[in-house]
Amino acid sequence: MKKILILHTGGTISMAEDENGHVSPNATNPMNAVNMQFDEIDLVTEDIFNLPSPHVTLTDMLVLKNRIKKAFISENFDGVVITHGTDTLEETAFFLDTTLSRGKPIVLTGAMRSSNELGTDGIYNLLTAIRVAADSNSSDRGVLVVMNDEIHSARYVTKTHTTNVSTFQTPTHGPVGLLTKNKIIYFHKDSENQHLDVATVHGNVPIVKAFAGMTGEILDLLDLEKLDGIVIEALGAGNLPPIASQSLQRLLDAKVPVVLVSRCFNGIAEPVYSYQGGGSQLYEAGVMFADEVNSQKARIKLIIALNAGLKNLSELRPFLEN
Ligand SMILES: NC(=O)C[C@H](N)C(=O)O
Repeated sequence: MKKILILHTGGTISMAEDENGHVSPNATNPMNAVNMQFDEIDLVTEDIFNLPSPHVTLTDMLVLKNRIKKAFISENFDGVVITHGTDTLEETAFFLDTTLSRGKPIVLTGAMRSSNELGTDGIYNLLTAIRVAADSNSSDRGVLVVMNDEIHSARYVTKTHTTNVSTFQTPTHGPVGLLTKNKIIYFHKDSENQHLDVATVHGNVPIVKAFAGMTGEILDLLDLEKLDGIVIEALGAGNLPPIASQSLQRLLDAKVPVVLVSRCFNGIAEPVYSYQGGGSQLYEAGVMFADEVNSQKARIKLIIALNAGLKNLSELRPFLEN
């Protein structure tokens, strides 16, 4: 018998639509009324939060991480399933993947259609997430996201569509596995995300997106006193318009950690171009290239690094660029 803990955090999976088509949280979670029974799985359910995922903070992620640690260390659970709103699901999944070491399965799922909508995907996604969490083959794969019969790694998965039930995708190389009616099939195992546990999640780290003709205005507005780091969504392989790159120098001179990712949906940023604002110039100036993650995950990674006590470029760069 496998013992699986289900942690409900809120999101559309636990919401309902009213007669006007407006979707909002319920006082009681409709997922708890679903009678899910498996011969070989013992389920324990807990409503840890009831939050739309745009309300989820890094502090909530920390609470979740500590709850999962307790479940594995002192409560003998074999796996954990987390239901979560889809808007920030990838951020929570990535936070857990970075702060918890690999081992027993941790699986996140959600829904694109609320509990009383036609074709609701919540119950089915929860069912498949439980199957994945109870499967011994799911261990040591890092945190997984299960939606629409696909299994994705927290490190790479991202929400790609506003409403479609197949919204979660891994742009670089597709899902790590899939579910059929009777089987769970893994195609490959993703490399391990470097792990760093934290007890706090302080820090002001905004994300700034680059665009054609970008000047330094947005960067110049940033108050150095209130800034712990910044993530830049740069152009293409990792480049910035020249004036913006000049303004970035003010932050670098003040030793503000600057992390760069590409605004491209697919691929990774690399220091290639040496023209003004080009990636190799930025790299030389001390910009860190967080490849293989998007901006929202790079931000979480930098906050984790800072809270784990990593300081200056020589300590931060190997972690951020891993
Ligand atoms: N499908 C969803 O769960 C979206 C919802 N706005 C949430 O993230 O809470």
